[in-house]
Amino acid sequence: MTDRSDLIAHIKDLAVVHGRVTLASGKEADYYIDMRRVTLDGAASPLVGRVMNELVADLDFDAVGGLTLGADPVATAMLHARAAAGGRLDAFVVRKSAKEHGMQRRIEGTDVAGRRVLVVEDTSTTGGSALTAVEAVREAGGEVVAVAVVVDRGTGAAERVGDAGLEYRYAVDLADLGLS
Ligand SMILES: O=P(O)(O)OC[C@H]1O[C@H](OP(=O)(O)OP(=O)(O)O)[C@H](O)[C@@H]1O
Ligand SMILES: O=C(O)c1cc(=O)[nH]c(=O)[nH]1
Repeated sequence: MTDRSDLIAHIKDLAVVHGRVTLASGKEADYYIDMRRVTLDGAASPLVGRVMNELVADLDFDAVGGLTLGADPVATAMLHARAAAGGRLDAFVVRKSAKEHGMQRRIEGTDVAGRRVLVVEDTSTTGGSALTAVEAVREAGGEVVAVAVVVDRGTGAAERVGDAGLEYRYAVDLADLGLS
């Protein structure tokens, strides 16, 4: 079994929920992929880190993050996988709105200014959440090299991220999960 096939098995087992749901975009769907059940699972999280690092191994970046909450465990899994392989990757979290006390930051964690950054997501439907993170990173002076997601739902995220001039990659699609 490869890391990717093992990850797909975990997603099918833990995350795919059939039933009518309302998504972040307000759209309706017949299934939900509850990726937090995977990205916060002790066996699956290391797979997420390795599979996602492999997906973007040819890209040059040294910081990774995205819009909280779905992106957070993906970014930290990548950080830990890179460290386990003897490398270094810093992570950041884009808040949905700037914190109103303390340091009043929109982006927590490593400073992205002047750095090459990968924006990640656990799953993308419209790509709106990923693009919100892209905008926040750009406002903070970071250069986004690409958007990478664990599961792509095949519902326009690739096109929308592409229209924003960015490369879009995903590790797993609906066919992999038997949902297409
Ligand atoms: O591509 P999109 O149309 O933006 O949809 C995907 C987003 O929806 C989910 O998060 P959600 O908004 O439910 O919030 P959460 O991460 O805080 O749980 C998921 O983690 C993505 O961030
Ligand atoms: O579009 C979403 O909100 C969404 C879809 C999905 O399958 N999983 C998820 O966490 N969010």
